[in-house]
Amino acid sequence: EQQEKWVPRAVNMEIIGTYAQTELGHGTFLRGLETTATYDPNTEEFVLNSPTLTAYKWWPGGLAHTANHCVVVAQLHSKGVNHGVHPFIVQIRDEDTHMPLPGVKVGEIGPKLSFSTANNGFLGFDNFRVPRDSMLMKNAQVLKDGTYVKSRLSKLTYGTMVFIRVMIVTDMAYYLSVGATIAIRYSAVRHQSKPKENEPEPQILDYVTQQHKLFIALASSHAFRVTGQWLWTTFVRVNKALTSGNADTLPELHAVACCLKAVTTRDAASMVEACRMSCGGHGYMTSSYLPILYGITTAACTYEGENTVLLLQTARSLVKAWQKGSKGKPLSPTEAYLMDKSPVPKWENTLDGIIAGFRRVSAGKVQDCVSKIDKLVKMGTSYEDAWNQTSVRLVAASEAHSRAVILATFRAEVSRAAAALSPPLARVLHQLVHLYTVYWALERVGDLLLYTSIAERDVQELQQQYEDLLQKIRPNTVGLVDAFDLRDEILNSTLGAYDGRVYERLMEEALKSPLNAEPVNQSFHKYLKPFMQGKL
Ligand SMILES: CCCCCCCC(=O)SCCNC(=O)CCNC(=O)[C@H](O)C(C)(C)COP(=O)(O)OP(=O)(O)OC[C@H]1O[C@@H](n2cnc3c(N)ncnc32)[C@H](O)[C@@H]1OP(=O)(O)O
Ligand SMILES: Cc1cc2nc3c(=O)[nH]c(=O)nc-3n(C[C@H](O)[C@H](O)[C@H](O)COP(=O)(O)OP(=O)(O)OC[C@H]3O[C@@H](n4cnc5c(N)ncnc54)[C@H](O)[C@@H]3O)c2cc1C
Repeated sequence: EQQEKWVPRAVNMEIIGTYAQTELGHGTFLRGLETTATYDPNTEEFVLNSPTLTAYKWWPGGLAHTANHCVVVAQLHSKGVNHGVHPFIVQIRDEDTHMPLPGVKVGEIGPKLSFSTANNGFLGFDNFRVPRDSMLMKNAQVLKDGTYVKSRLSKLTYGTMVFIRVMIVTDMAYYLSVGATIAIRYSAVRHQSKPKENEPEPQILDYVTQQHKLFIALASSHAFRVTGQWLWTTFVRVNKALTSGNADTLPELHAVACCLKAVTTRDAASMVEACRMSCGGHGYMTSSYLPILYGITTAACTYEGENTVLLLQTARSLVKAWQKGSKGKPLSPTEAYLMDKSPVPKWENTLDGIIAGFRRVSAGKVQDCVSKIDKLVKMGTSYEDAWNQTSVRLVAASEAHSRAVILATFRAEVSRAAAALSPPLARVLHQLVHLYTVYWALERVGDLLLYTSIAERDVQELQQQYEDLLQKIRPNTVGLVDAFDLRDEILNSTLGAYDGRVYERLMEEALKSPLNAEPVNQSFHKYLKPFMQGKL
């Protein structure tokens, strides 16, 4: 009924909404949110209130001037009992005048690192009354007399966040395709230095260091697209089960969505930054779009669950799985490898060998965390303090788990799809899978040395494999980014346009600057000249 009331209006843009959960004082710890929604059975309304400054909603995108409604997450009070955080759909502005409604204080939070077009806002309530059916009652309800009906699963309140985290993995694949396209096309156009005196300056794309900076971004875009598709299919399956009341697979989805969101956003931000730096000074131009793209990707490390916090959520699941598995209980498919108690096999420099190696690293790290926590607790430390003292290792275990999931998914999905592809295309995609896998083996060689039987000669061989792959991929690099088929209007970049007219575009953009409107800027007469004449 509520969906019938609100969904059509949202779909045809009669109402423009945002998700107002984060407050000035709390973004991570949701149970600490301060906005209250107190039920008044006499009028069958909820009274929304922001009791403190830190209770003000802060950050929601579009809240400052665009949204006229929002989903507000507030502590629900009824009959004197606080039932915890629940979502409410609330009109905050008049639908004709767009004026904030009485009792609503709303505004813009100010300049940010990027997303300058999203008017992120603040929102405070001063005993603002909304009808009872503002409470989104799919999971929990409040009856007319104020009786609270518990949700069959309290965690469903957090469902929106799982959905967005699942989508973010695919978002990162897209952002990396943009960054790789801009930087690789520019690297094909840019000629610089003279390693061979009697030859023209080479394309910077022929420097192996440039390939090392850029090809992993290209491979990661495909890895995250494929992993994002797998995660979405998992989400749809779990959601279908939830609709029929079965929540058994929700914890696994939550755990894998947390670590994949954290790892893909961190990788995307650092790889987009590498794309920017690989374009030298021109990569620092706003007109290249790379600084804006960095601002967008680095924000994703914070929003929808700060990365460390999410990695610790997955670590919580891995530790629980280890304890469950140790009692012989079955584990979820993504965590089942934790119980592989077989002896560490002879290292193999193959994709399967590396993937198995990352699983060993993750299992070994989880086991180390459990041992450290157990040891601290036995010495009288509280579990919470033992957890905190082990948390650096717990984050590392989560990352290793996430990498094992991405490596295995990327390899399996490309192998499955390859059968339907032309041999040359299949070969190039396999090269990207191979590059991605060997790149991360070399990045985490310390962990592999600790938890697997990899030897020095294996590492030397992997390094050579990696460099051979850079050489093999080089001839197809521009074709691979062209295959993303990103229009110039979408790339919005002087460096990444399809026609490669980089220098003309840089100059065209520069001349659009208002500072080039006249040969002598007014600042000369107002400040420089008086200063030079000692009059300032
Ligand atoms: C293009 C730009 C788009 C930008 C969009 C950005 C929009 C936003 O940022 S919206 C705001 C996003 N905010 C967040 O993500 C907040 C993150 N914080 C949280 O999710 C929670 O506070 C959290 C999980 C860290 C801790 O919550 P808390 O209630 O203390 O949970 P915790 O005690 O750790 O766990 C309780 C149980 O709930 C489970 N759980 C927690 N979250 C979830 C979830 N989302 N789904 C399912 N289960 C969950 C835990 O696994 C745990 O289960 P168990 O007890 O069986 O182990
Ligand atoms: C661009 C952008 C858009 C956003 N859009 C929205 C939106 O539309 N709607 C909305 O509701 N919110 C939005 N947010 C807010 C966002 O969800 C929060 O900023 C995010 O959840 C992090 O919470 P916080 O800012 O309180 O950081 P904090 O949680 O205060 O984090 C600060 C530091 O504390 C650490 N920390 C916190 N808790 C723990 C812990 N338990 N263990 C270890 N370390 C911990 C974190 O790791 C971090 O290093 C947006 C944010 C940004 C940047």
